[in-house]
Amino acid sequence: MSSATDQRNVGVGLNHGGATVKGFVQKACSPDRPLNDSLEGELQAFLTNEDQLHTYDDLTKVNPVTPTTVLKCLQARYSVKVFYTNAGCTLVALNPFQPIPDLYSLDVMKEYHCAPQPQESKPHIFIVAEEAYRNVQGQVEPVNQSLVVSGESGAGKTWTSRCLMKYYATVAASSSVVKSQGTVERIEKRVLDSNPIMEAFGNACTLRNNNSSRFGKYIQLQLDRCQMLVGASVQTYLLEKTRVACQLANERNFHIFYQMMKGATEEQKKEWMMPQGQHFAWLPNVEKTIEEDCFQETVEAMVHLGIDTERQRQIFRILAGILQLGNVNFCSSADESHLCNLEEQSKESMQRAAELLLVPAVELQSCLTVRMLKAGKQSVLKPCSQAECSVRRDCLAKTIYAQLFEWLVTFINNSICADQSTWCNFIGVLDVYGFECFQINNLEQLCINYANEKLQQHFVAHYLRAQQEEYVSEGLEWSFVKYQDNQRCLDLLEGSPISVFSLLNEESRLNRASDAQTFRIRLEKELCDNANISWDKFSKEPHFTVAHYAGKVNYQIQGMVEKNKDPVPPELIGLLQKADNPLLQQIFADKESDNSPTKGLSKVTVVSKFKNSLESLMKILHNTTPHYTRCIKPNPDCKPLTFKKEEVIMQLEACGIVETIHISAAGFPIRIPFKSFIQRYGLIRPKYSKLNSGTPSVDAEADSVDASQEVEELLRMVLQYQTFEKQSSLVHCGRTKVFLTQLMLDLLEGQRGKILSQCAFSIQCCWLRFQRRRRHVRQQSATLIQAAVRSWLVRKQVKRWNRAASVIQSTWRKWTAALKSLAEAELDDAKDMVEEEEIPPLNPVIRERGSVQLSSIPEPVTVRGWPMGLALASAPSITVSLTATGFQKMMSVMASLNLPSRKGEYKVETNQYTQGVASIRAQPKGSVKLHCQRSPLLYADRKPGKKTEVTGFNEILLEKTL
Ligand SMILES: Nc1ncnc2c1ncn2[C@@H]1O[C@H](COP(=O)(O)OP(=O)(O)OP(=O)(O)O)[C@@H](O)[C@H]1O
Repeated sequence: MSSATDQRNVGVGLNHGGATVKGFVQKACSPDRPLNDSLEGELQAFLTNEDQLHTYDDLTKVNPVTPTTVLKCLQARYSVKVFYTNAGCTLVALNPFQPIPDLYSLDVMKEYHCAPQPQESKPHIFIVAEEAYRNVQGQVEPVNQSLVVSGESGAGKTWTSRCLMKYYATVAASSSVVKSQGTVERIEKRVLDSNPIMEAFGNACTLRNNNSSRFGKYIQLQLDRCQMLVGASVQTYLLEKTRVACQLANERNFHIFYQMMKGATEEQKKEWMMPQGQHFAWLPNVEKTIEEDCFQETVEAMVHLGIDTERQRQIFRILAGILQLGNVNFCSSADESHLCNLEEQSKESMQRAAELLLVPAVELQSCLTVRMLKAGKQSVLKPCSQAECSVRRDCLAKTIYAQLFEWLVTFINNSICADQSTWCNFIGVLDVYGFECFQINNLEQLCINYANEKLQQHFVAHYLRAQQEEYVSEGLEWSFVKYQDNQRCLDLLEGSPISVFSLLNEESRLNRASDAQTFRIRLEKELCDNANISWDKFSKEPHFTVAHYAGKVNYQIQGMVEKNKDPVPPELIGLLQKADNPLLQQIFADKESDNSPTKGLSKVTVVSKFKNSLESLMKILHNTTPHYTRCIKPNPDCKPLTFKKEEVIMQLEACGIVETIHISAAGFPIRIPFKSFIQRYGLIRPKYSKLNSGTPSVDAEADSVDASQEVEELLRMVLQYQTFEKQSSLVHCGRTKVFLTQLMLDLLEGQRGKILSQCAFSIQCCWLRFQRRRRHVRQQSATLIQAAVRSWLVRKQVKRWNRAASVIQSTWRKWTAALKSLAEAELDDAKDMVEEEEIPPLNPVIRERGSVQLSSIPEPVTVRGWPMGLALASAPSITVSLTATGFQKMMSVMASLNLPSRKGEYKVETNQYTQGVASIRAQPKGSVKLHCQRSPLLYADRKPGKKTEVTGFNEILLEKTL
């Protein structure tokens, strides 16, 4: 490691544990110390037990903690195919460089998700994921979480980020669906589908990694109140756009170009003017096939995210246009006043590029070969030199690609981002490009390594420095552990007023031709005081060397200032704005050249833009609870299951893993102020929290003492079954805060959860009881109401019936009386008429089913004679041949009398065949008997009525036979 790296060593020494603060003993630690005899002995003793080395799940249990013991343990675990190891607050992930079956399966996810104490399971990236997820539920400030995945290029950061996203997409899967451009998808699927698109457009095959991310990303997974994934957003950092037009030997361009070449159909290739076997200058190593060359997967992901076929066509045409631009070369011009012509074989490529981008070919060529100079309000056109033409061509391609990438990221965000009101917490996953050190390094590597420095600083500041400083201020006995602070390196790069970046920006903003050698001299003069920068005096190439936390890197100065300016000629922007390709129009609609030479000192340089975006990232990280995962690349050749000690030890040292283990072994990563602690865990005690009573004491110190006593009491309750040593290794009370290990936090959360579920159970019981009672009361009331209504209805009905009955009775009585009197009157009249030889009026016969009582008939009626039927029916036996007999006779009697012929209800008797019907009896309730003495009944089918005239009826005798 660089000697220039600042070695913070505040009170180096050992704390062998005896410190007892408020009843809890701080765990003994064994930080770095000179390798004396006893340590050498310990080391030997530890290493002789080789068979056991792979069993160390947590490197804090290794004793002594030295780079060698840590390395040996990791190697032993790697050899038995165990790839994850805890190193205190960080997780070390070794890259197996081959898929391991069942290491990331659904069952494994569920196992970790459902584990009551995931920390007690075997180390895994899913434990980190689950811890963060539970922290969000725990609501201990800061609630939002960040998963920082770091490591060098090819160490497995992107893989790990993908695993984390898959984990959350599984365990936090919600039922929410999103719609866009006519497609409806589950949100988790969309979030996962953003990966293949971004990797296709932002990753490339490099010397160190076949799938190297050429941009940084911070993915924010948005969770709702129920901890369900409802959306996500992606923030990207500095795409390495120079790769579009310039690739190092044995490296490739972005994956998407190769995917198009290899995966498109013949028809598509025809449309994109990419005939089989055509050579593209910007597609080197096309013969190398890697698993990321999967066009179909990218297209499917595009469809799922809502990029329709037409949009895809526009995107691929633009990409094909860029490839054609790469084949455009210029001849040198005769002199400065002449335009550079195209090389003969480039003319077709220029034509094709123009066709694919849908811009006029003449204008495209003129934009690439003629520069517009502004002098005040006047503009002058000046032919470009051959080199300038090439730069402008590259610039056009880079600008288009970078803007297309930006558009894609915005599209993805629109497609997966949830409405602000629907989510309340988030878990962020940070995957930035790893530390890079090539033979030739330029501005891209400077930015990438600067980003890694910033992340390391965050780790140092958050974990190594702040944590130790806090132990001291909180009154814990603590001996500082040495750690490498990269602050001086950061001061060198970004400090104020003078730093590499400030000088670079100054040089870029001054509108003068940049000379690499002059700039090197400037750097040397201004920054010679900083031990992190050096120069090789004998090197011919102007350069500077920076001692990063991960190693020294030589940066070439040539071209750096120009790259920092990143000028885009306004003519190019104007041309793209006029393009007939709707996507190009949209992308460049409101763009103006940021870095036009006219902007002077206000110019936004690459470095200043990148610095600003990293600053905002750091702000997010500071406001979230970080979880670190250190990915380690076990060999430089990406060979499966090959462990190179030298390679690994360099990475372990670079990320300060040994110091981290020391501090973690002795420290308590979770710190919660007393008040928050009591607020959250006070319910564990039956009669809890004076602080919660809401009467703040005037004396803050007394308050703090009270709170600390209360906290201690509470902790004692939770830890009552633990040994004293165990207690002290789990928790510690400071002056204002409680210091906890993750295990203790889980214990507390477990207790809290238990009590909450008891409370929930009680509430549920009460609620159920209340509901039961309410239901019972309601039922009773309903019964009462029903009974009342029914009795009212019955009473009403009975009243109606009574009224009806009395009406019927009185009518009946009236009618029977009328009939009776009529009958009597008829009988009287008949007698009189017999005497006087006159035909009496006919009395109508009553047709009634029940028994009929004919009583007195008040008015006399006229009897006229017999109806024909009756006359025939009652004809003498001598006329039998002419009339009916037996049953027929009876039927005709009944028909004549209009009596219903119902079987069994009436009985008709003819007792005097010579005289006619003798009687008709209703059965069984009663019968009507009609007695005819001398003549058949005339008009016997008539109803009795006041106005009826009855004649011809000699004698009717009606009697009630009940
Ligand atoms: N856990 C794993 N299991 C199997 N293979 C893995 C694992 N992690 C990484 N790899 C392999 O290592 C390769 C490199 O990993 P990855 O792309 O994640 O590296 P990186 O750290 O993101 O690199 P860069 O910084 O260049 O983007 C992957 O393509 C994959 O083949």
